[in-house]
Amino acid sequence: MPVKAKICGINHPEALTAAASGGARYIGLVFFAKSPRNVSLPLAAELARTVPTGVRTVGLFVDPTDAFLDRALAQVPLDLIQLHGDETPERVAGIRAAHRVPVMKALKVETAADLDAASAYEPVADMLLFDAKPPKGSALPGGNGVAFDWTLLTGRHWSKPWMLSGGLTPETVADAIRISGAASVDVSSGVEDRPGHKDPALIHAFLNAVRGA
Ligand SMILES: O=C(O)c1ccccc1NCC(=O)[C@H](O)[C@H](O)COP(=O)(O)O
Repeated sequence: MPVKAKICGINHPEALTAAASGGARYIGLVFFAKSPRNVSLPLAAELARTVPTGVRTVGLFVDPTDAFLDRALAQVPLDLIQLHGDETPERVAGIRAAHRVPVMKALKVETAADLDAASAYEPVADMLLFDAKPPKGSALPGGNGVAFDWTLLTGRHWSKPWMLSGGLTPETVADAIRISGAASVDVSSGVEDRPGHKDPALIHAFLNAVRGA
């Protein structure tokens, strides 16, 4: 089974074209004002309209209110809601029920105990995403280009599909897949030529590396 890839933080049409033509299965739109990858709802709607069939559009939110989710979903056709804040299992279940869109919960990993804690989300989320803990003082809960110890995932099983993310690059992704056993991977800063700006050539290099893994 080919490994699936998500390119997160798409904010211009050339990046979207590179992701889709290179074989990404998911593209991520970041709705978080402090992020250099943040997109307005009108820009997100414009980008989402051009996402080809077969590529799923993921909306990334950090502790969103229901009102903001309502506004986003009314304007942008999202296939998946990614929750990247401190949402509890109860809140994840509530969002999924209220908005009727599948939910992927991002979990911040540094130690095996963080993975143990992730099991509370298995019954309520449709997918899990394992990302590194942000460095102390970071303004961003994700997209920091930091990796965690992939061996923590070796041999672990989850009842829901999961993605590996955190500090992946075209150079490291094949090892990350081999060590962690990931069937899906997610990248943001590893395919950028400057903070918040995706480089089409790096997107292609990453997707080629995933395909070769
Ligand atoms: O990317 C952001 O700016 C961001 C902001 C706030 C919350 C999450 C964010 N990104 C989440 C992602 O899904 C990233 O792809 C993931 O953290 C990996 O990022 P990177 O280590 O830069 O590849």
